[in-house]
Amino acid sequence: MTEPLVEIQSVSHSFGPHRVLEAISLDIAPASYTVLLGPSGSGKTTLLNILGGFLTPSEGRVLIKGTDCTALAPARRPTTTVFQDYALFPHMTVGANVAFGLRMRGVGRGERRRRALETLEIVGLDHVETRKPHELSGGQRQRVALARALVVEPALLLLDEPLGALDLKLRRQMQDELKAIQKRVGTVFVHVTHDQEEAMALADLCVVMSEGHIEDMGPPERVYRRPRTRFTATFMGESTILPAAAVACPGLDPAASLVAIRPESIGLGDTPPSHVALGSGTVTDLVFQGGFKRASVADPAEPDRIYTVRVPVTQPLAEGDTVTLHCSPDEIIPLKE
Ligand SMILES: Nc1ncnc2c1ncn2[C@@H]1O[C@H](COP(=O)(O)OP(=O)(O)OP(=O)(O)O)[C@@H](O)[C@H]1O
Repeated sequence: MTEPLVEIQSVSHSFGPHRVLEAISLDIAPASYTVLLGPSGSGKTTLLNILGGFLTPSEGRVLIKGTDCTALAPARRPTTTVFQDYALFPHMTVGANVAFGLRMRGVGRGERRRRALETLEIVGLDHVETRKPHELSGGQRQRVALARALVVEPALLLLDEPLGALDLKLRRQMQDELKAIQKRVGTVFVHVTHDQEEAMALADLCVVMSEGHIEDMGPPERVYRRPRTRFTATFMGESTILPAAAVACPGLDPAASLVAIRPESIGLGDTPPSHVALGSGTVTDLVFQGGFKRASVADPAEPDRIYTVRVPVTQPLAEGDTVTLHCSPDEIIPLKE
């Protein structure tokens, strides 16, 4: 395996008596896009601040390119950060904002301008070099903030909810751009979000955090299709959670106490021979979601058991209908509690 660019070794952090990170260990490969995904308060920003040097962890070490950076100040480590509010200087032009970090590093005027323009070109904004931040749209400001962080050629670019201030459509568009820019420059990006769709769209490595620890990590497709814990199965997408004993699934890991089934894995109607029958129930809720409908099906024999099912819009179905449910055994995911 190639040497990791970043090694987070048993990092824990407390604010006073509150332990907010617990023994986080994580390797980040060169040229990769890592997303830290988790609900509010799970410790994502704290971990990002430790990577950026804004916080020194209570325990553990952070190595970047093999060098122990744990106690190094932000300006002394090969990292830059893009904050959610962009933190652009309002009185400076776009060009001056982008060149700022180079000026701080003593780079000469001509070289500064050349590199700032080159980086603005990467983010598609070389035509607004002379504008002030207030003359830009939200998406453009976000890209200027990105250019400002990239211009100093950091080994590691840290992004804290960088798309949080944008509307949904622009957010999705900027995700595509961020991914393309990261591929083009090859810098390691570490991006914090609580938006699971954003994580799936961007990440090479998706790190799911909960209450200060890593619940699960891996390529997003693996984490989505084979979540290891109940938390991940319900936080990253939706799942129906059932006791393992409730499904007669051949070959299921006997150590699993629970199973998860994704909404798109559940079929309605007669059980095909290769599938596992899941029982029957009443449609209690049906929500149109554009390309599909989302049905909730309650099992009258088990009042706590609600199946969430993704149904094609063309399938005739109404609230109050009784349906039988089935699933391929391959789509039944064994979970640790
Ligand atoms: N400076 C601080 N002093 C005390 N407690 C803090 C401080 N910063 C964060 N915390 C606490 O640490 C925990 C983790 O916070 P953190 O901001 O890392 O979570 P997060 O996952 O990034 O959440 P969000 O998505 O809301 O930003 C929370 O309980 C938070 O209240």
